[in-house]
Formats: sequence, structure tokens, C-alpha cells
Amino acid sequence: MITAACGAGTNPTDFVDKERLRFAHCQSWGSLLELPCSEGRVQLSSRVPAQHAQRPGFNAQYLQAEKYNKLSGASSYKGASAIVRASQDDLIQPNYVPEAPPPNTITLELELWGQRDGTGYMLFVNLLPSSEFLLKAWAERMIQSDKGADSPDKKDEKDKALSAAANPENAPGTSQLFKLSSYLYLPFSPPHLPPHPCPLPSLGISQILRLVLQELNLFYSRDVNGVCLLYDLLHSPWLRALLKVYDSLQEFKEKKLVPAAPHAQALSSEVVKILRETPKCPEIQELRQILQSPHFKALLSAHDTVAQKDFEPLLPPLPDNIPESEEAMRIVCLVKNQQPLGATIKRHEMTGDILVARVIHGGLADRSGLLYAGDKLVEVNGVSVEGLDPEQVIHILAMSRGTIMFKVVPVSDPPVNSQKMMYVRAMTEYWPQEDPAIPCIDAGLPFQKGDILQIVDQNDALWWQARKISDLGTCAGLIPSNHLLKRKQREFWWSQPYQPHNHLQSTISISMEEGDDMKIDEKCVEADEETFESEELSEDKEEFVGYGQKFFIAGFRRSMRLCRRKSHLSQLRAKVCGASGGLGAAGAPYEEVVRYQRRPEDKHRLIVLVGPSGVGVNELRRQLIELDPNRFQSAVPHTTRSKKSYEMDGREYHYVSKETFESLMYSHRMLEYGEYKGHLYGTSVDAVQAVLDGGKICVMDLEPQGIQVARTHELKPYVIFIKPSSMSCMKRSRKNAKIITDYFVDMKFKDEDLEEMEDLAQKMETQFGQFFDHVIVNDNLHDARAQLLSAVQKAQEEPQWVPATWVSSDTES
Ligand SMILES: Nc1ncnc2c1ncn2[C@@H]1O[C@H](COP(=O)(O)OP(=O)(O)OP(=O)(O)O)[C@@H](O)[C@H]1O
Repeated sequence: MITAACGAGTNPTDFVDKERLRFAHCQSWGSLLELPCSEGRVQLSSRVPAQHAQRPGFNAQYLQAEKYNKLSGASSYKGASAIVRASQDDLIQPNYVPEAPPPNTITLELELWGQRDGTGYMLFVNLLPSSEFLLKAWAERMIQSDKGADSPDKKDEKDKALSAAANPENAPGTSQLFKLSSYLYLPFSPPHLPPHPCPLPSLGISQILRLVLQELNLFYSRDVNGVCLLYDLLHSPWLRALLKVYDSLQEFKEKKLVPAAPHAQALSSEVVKILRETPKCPEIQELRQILQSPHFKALLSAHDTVAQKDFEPLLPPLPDNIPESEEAMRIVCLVKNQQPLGATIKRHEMTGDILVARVIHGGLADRSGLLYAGDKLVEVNGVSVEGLDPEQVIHILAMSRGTIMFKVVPVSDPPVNSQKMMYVRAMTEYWPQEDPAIPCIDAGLPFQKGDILQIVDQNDALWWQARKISDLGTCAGLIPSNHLLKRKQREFWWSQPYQPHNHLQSTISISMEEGDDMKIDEKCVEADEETFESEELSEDKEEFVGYGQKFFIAGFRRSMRLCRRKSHLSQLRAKVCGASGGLGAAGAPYEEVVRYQRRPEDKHRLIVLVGPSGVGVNELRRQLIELDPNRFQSAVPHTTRSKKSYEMDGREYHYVSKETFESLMYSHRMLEYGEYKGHLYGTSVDAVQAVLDGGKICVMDLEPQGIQVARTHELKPYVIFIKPSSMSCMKRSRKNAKIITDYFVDMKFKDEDLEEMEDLAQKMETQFGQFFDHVIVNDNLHDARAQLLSAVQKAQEEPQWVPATWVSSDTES
């Protein structure tokens, strides 16, 4: 018996190649074990049956393992090579005659390598007894089995074998030799055919398949090369299943199914009625429940619809004599299921024809694939539209219920939307109801600042079609194109000369700040005149003691925030930014965005916190840093004031000259800056970069006017807006909070402070909402901190919409 255990998922198949046998050992007989192997290690064990080992003459047997160092020698096994190793090396020497009886089990180890040709290599290993021994053994076996009843075929074979054994000169030919060997201890019987997994219906193709398999079976036992593969293929369960499906479909097609009852619903109701009158038992109860369940009723309803062929829409019969001129007509029937048609119409200026102006992406008309922009309407529900106004046609459409039939002359070249899908962030808001110019108010898509829109159609220079990414399942809506919206914005601004907050330069911040300055002044006076004098001292106190802070954290320069409000910030900013005011994007109504996912090896995104004064921006920032100072850090600000004895350059501040500071300002390397008591204070891009370069997440607070400066591909800021909660909640939660920290002014929030905060928050949202990536309502401090932590993590680890320029700049660099 030859058994084989193969590595690398190969399956050995006993298989005989007569040609190979002739080629290699035409003078001897033997077995060829053909292994379809991929690269790997194969072990073969040849076990010599005990009865043969004890026979006289067995010693004369020689085992031969044919060693093919280069299988490439045979043309059909190009490129393959093999080493044959035996557990006892000498056993594999050709024509080796062992001195002692061979062990019962001989193990050969084969190592295969080479180019795979897709089917695996064929390796031949011959384990050959001497032909003399084999003949004798076979003859003896034949004689023994003679005692049993033999078929005429077998008898014939035995006779031939016996004569061959008696006279070695008459040795059988190769194929006969193989047959003989298969009767002996090196069997080559074909593998047992697996039983059919399930009886296939004896129909057409399946029957043919069965016949083919039977036929193949015969070939198999005759060992025709290549049959095995075909056998396996035809016997594969998937092919059988496929054919079974095919047969079933054929059968179904021929049957022409007729419903047993076209009114199953009525029948079911009748049955339920009868069941109600029959004595109650659990089975009847259950049946009643099933028949009355909504799903079952729906199923029966669907069944009846199909059985009665009650399909909508019912197309009107085509007129018998269609005039030639109407050849190009298309009749379109749409079923209006409480949803708009998703198409707009217009009148052709020259001809007066009513045309389909646009088909809304994803709407009913678009999904039907039957109406195109440019199609000429001829009739709607049998009513000719010739000479009608578009409004009158719309009225007919609005009054129609269910099926609407259009007769149209198709446009000769239906428009093809070849533009790629684009995503934009709305930098302004749009309300179709307030726009008298929109072609169809109902088709308009309202959006707010910061909404991400998917632009699906830009064919029209004035009106694009878009969807909100939060609502991609719906059909698209009309939005003004970039060009049109810019024009509208310009017109609006010019028509509103007394509303400076709508101006491109966005001077709302300036007016807000001026207002704040006054309030601060009042508070300061109200609190303590002395406070101004002791400001520096208090600042020192804050930076060293940190009022409760466990360790020194740079960048909490309260004085700078206050001084900025009191300083000439607006003038400084105007000087630096020129006429554009640094808000160039305010003029662009849409900003193209892409999905950005920070890779682990990338620098962290800058986290910017924005909020009205006193809302808790610094409190939250401080708490976040204290939570994990190894992960979060502030940027060290710059100042032109002189260093004090207890300070360290680069710890509290970077102490620089006025010239250096101004050069940073004018080269736009300052994210924020202000002047107080003749000194400049600010945070530079480089200070932020230093934190990011150190592998930490830089968390900074910024006046909203600074967001635009920070929005670079370098920093990729993620802006979080800290918003006050409702007045009632604020009054409760800020009972013990201090409006200005103890080093400067220490006083409780008054109602007007809270109102001012709310008002300021609203203004910030209106003016800068498009830049906010996330909004946190700071009611409960603990919750707000948890939200902040989660938002910061999301910003670093999850995909976010960012300006497309940030990502393309990455690719370029
Ligand atoms: N959720 C909250 N509940 C109660 N008190 C809070 C909450 N958030 C902040 N505070 C307190 O409110 C006061 C003002 O907070 P904070 O100093 O952080 O304001 P800010 O937003 O940084 O203001 P500014 O911009 O003027 O510096 C502090 O005393 C702070 O502890």
C-alpha cells in the first residue's frame, strides 16, 4: 500500500502514466505515484505488506526510488526540480538490492521547488519490486483466488499472467504490467467515487450529466490521462447545483404557471371566519394568528396583485394609425407616489415650446431614465400643452394623482453628466424661499454655513444640483453655482451699506471688540482701580502658582487676552492684513473639501478652541492638558516685554525685540497678537509647530478672527466652538464661577455678563460658523471636558472633511 502525506495543501492522487512508465522503466514494472504538488515538502510512506515480506523471494525484491534531480528533463515538466531523500539514503539508489529485508515502512521525503505553472508539479516516484518477484507473487495470488468464481475477463487475464510467469520472455507489455501490478500490493485502483450528495431531478441536463459521469467512470478505470480532472469538474457540487437551478428554471418556463386562486386574500378572510366558529384549540388559534398577521396579509395581497396581473401603470393603447411625424414621440408614464416628479420645465424663448429644463438627480424622473433635459413636452395626461404657460402645465401636474402620462419629443442629444462628484463646505447660508431668482422654489436645497454638500451636477452655469452629506439618500436639490452665489453676495453687500458685519472685511470682530473693551473697562473700574496697578504681579502669580494647577503650564496668559481687547488690535490687524482683512475665503461661497484621515506617522492636527469670553475656553483647555500633559500642550507665546528675574526664555514667553515681533506679524507667522501697556504679545506659527514637532497635540485658544490665519495645510487646525448653554442653565452652573481670574479681577458673573456671552456666541456662530468642525455646549464642566477629549481624539484618529488644498499641498510636498 502506498500512502502519501503532502504538505502545502496538496492532495496526492494515485495515477498512472503509461507513457512515463515506458519511458523510464520499460523493462520493469512498478508504480508511478503522480503527485500534483506545489512547492513544499511531501512525505511518502511505502508500507510493504507483511505477507509479502515473509514470502520466499521477497529478498530478491528491489525497491527503486527514481531520483529526478531535474524534472525539466521531461518536456512536460519544465522548470521543476526535486530532490528525493529517503530515511535510509541507500534505498533510493537506483537498482539497489538491500542485503537485509527492507523495513516494513520506507519513508521518502521529497522537497519540491520551482516555478508553479498553475496546476502544480507532477512528481514521479517509482517503488519497484523486481519484475520476477512481482510476476510470481501475482501468479500465486491468481491461483489462490481461482478457488472463487471468476468472471470470464478475469480468467483471461489470469491465464495470460500465468503464461508470462512461466516464461519471462513472454513478459507482458507495459499496460498489462500495470494491470498486473494493480492486482498486487501496489494498487492503482481509481479513487472511490464519492456518492452523489443528493439525488438530482432526472431532468434534461442533469440526466445528461449523470450519463457523462458514468461514461467517465469507465474511462477512469481505464486510466485515461486527464480524465481525473474532468471527472472532478463535472462532479463538483457547484456545477451540479447550477445545472439543477437551470433545469428548474427551464421547467418553470415550460410550465406557464397559473395561479391556483387569484383571490387569496378573500379566501383567507373566509377561512378566518370559519375558524372563528370552530371549537378552539391551539393549532386553530395559531392558524388564525398567522392568517391575520400583517405580513401574511401583505404577502397575500402581493400574490393577488400578481395573480390578477394588476400592474400599474396601465399604459394607454397605442393609436392604430400613428402619423409619421409622431415617430420620434416617447410616451412616459410615471407613478407619483406623494413625491415630486424631480423635473423642472421652461418655455423656449423662440419657439414657445415647453421643454424639460432639468431633471433632478435621484428624483422620480431621473430614476425612470425616461425624461431628459431638453425633451419637448407635447401632452400631459392627454392634454396638449401647446400654447400653455409653464405655470399652467405645472398646475396640471400638481392636480394629477397616481399615474402621469407625458408625451414628449425626445431631445436629440441627451446631456451627459461627465463631471466628477465634488464635495464642498458651504461658507455662507442659502434659503431658496428667500431667493426670487430660483427657477423652482420646491427644488431648492437650503443650507447653512459649514454644511458639507455633495455637488452632483454642474452642467448649468448658474444652478447646480447638490445633496447634503447628512442626507445622501434623498434626491438632489438646486443650489446657486459658485459664480452665481458670489454675484448674489456682492449684490447683497452693496444693498446693505449700513450692515458692516456683512462686509467682506468682516469687521464684526472689530465692533465686538470695541464693545468688549468698554465693558471690561467698566468692570475693572467697578472691581478695583488698584487692579490695573498690580496686573504684572498678578500675572506672575498666575504663571507660578497657577491657581490650583499642579505644574507650570505655559500659554495661559490671561493678561494678554485682556490687553488684546484694550489694545489697538483692530488697527494692527488692519495694518497687517490690508484691505482683505485676512478673510479671503469669506468671498468664496463654497470651499472644496476632501475626506482626510491623519496617518499615525503624520503630525497631530492643531486643536483650536474658540468661544465668547468667560464661556470656559481656558478652563477646558487647562483641564485637558492637566489630564495628560505628555499628550497635550500649549504653545509658548511671544512678548516684547523684558524678561523678569524668575522667568526663563521659552518657558513663560519667548522674549523678542519689537522688530522681530513685527517681522513675524508682517510675514503672517503670528496666529494672534495684541498690544498692552506698550508691549506686544502673541502666539506664533512656529511655537505651535514646535509642540507638534515634539509629537504632542497643541491645544490653543484663539479669537475667531485668527482662525483663517491658522487654516493652513501645515497646521490642519480642528476648530472647536465652546458655546454657552441656555441662560437658566448658565445662571445655575456659573453661580461660583469668576468672570475674570483672581490675578486680575475676581468677580462673579452677573446676569448681563451671561447675556453678553450668549449674544457674543450667537454673533460668532453667525460670522464664523463655517469654520467650526465641532461645537460643545459648556454646561456641566465634567461633561464638556469629556466631549472635548472625545472630539480631540476623533480629530486625530478619524476621517474629517478638510479643504482640498490642504491635502493636495501634502502630495506636492
Ligand atoms: N461648565 C462650567 N461650569 C461652571 N463654571 C465654569 C464652567 N466652565 C468654566 N467655568 C468657570 O468660568 C470662569 C471663566 O472660565 P474661563 O476662564 O475658562 O473663561 P474663558 O472662556 O477662558 O474666558 P476668556 O476668554 O475671557 O479668558 C472660570 O472661573 C471657570 O472656572
